[in-house]
Amino acid sequence: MAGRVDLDGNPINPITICMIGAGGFIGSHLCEKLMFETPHKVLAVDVYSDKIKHLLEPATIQWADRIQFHRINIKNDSRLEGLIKMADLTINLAAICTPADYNTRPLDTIYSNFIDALPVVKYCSENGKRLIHFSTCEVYGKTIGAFLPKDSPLRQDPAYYVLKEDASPCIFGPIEKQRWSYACAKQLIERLVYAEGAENGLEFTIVRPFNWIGPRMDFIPGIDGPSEGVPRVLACFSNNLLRREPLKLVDGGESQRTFIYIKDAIEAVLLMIENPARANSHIFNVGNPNNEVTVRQLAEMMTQVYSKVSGESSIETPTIDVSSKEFYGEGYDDSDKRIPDMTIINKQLGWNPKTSLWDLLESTLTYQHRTYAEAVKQAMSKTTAI
Ligand SMILES: NC(=O)c1ccc[n+]([C@@H]2O[C@H](COP(=O)([O-])OP(=O)(O)OC[C@H]3O[C@@H](n4cnc5c(N)ncnc54)[C@H](O)[C@@H]3O)[C@@H](O)[C@H]2O)c1
Ligand SMILES: O=c1ccn([C@@H]2O[C@H](COP(=O)(O)OP(=O)(O)O[C@H]3OC[C@](O)(CO)[C@H]3O)[C@@H](O)[C@H]2O)c(=O)[nH]1
Repeated sequence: MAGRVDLDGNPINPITICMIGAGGFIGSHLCEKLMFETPHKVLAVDVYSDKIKHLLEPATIQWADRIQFHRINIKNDSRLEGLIKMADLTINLAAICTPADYNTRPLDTIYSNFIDALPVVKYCSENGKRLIHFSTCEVYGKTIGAFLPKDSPLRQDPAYYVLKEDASPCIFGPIEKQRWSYACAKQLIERLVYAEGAENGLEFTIVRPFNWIGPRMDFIPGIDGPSEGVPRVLACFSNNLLRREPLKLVDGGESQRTFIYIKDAIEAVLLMIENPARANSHIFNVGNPNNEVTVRQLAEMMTQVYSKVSGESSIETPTIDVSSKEFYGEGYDDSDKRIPDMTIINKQLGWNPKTSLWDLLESTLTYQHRTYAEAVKQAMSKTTAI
């Protein structure tokens, strides 16, 4: 850790970070990175701590003085401003960010992603503190290409689908498609953060993650989350594989995504933390444009990889089709394709993702199998016995 320097060769001084949403998927990996590889301190704020308990237990005394957990719901807790004042930098990760909630709990989604983030922006701005705010690739919504005829040659032209922070429009569906409640709330909070920067000098960075995946993402229904809960696709498909049931392809599994390994993405966030002069006032896409698949291809690859890491053969019918109405309910809609343009993050931070989709699925599904296979078997045998 000694002698660490930033991208311009200047020494990196230890700082205190107020991390809101530190107990979630991304927060847990960021806390690990900061504890294992840097001298920085973390004030970890969340309502849950299960995913970072290995960093908080007395056995990990090595960094006991560098991480403190504060069980706080930022909706209604006056301690928040004090923590932001104590820190040099605030990172806000807190949000409802599972698509199954966007159309079924649109009010909670809008409050969580816009209203609850307002005081965080305000306290940072008023107290002259730097803010890294987590937005989403969903602010781009649908691509321009999605509105072209299916056989239009323009659909092959990157100008119609590659998503650029400073050029691409944000294209959402109609209001009755409540799926877009999340994207719209995230877009408005981005605009507010940007305006605080422009009018009041807030030092900010906005991160737009493109489908970061890896261990500890969401939950396995009925094991460490509600039986009827619908997590994001990695956990949905992991759950199906663990239970030896077909993977459900929503509306034919035709939508396309680029997936990035959480550990690659966290490298990018650490560069932002430690290079404020290069990261401030920027919006960054963080994704892996080389890892594009349709959801159907993702299902096929996960089936193959899971078979390899578990030693179990795959089932006879590995996938089934399901309509979005059946799976998510009324008001669901989808982003067709998400390829991040990497020009800005490359220029400012020299960062590039490294891990292929196959490799990241291999390490992630090894983790899923080791963590959940036995618990799923037991839960299933109990259900059959009843
Ligand atoms: N994982 C991705 O690929 C991805 C993609 C796009 C955007 N994002 C954004 O990144 C951020 C983190 O995502 P994640 O995948 O880690 O999600 P996550 O759900 O695992 O983590 C969010 C954390 O915030 C906490 N939280 C929510 N509301 C809170 C409140 N009122 N008070 C205190 N804590 C609260 C939750 O308990 C949870 O631990 C979110 O803002 C999300 O919109 C993530
Ligand atoms: O069992 C399933 C679950 C999902 N799908 C389809 O997979 C696509 C991806 O779904 P998911 O990862 O759940 O979410 P999205 O990519 O649509 O949205 C996320 O992107 C970033 C973020 O902001 C935070 O993570 C969030 O909004 C999708 O097409 C589903 O329909 C499936 O076929 N089967």
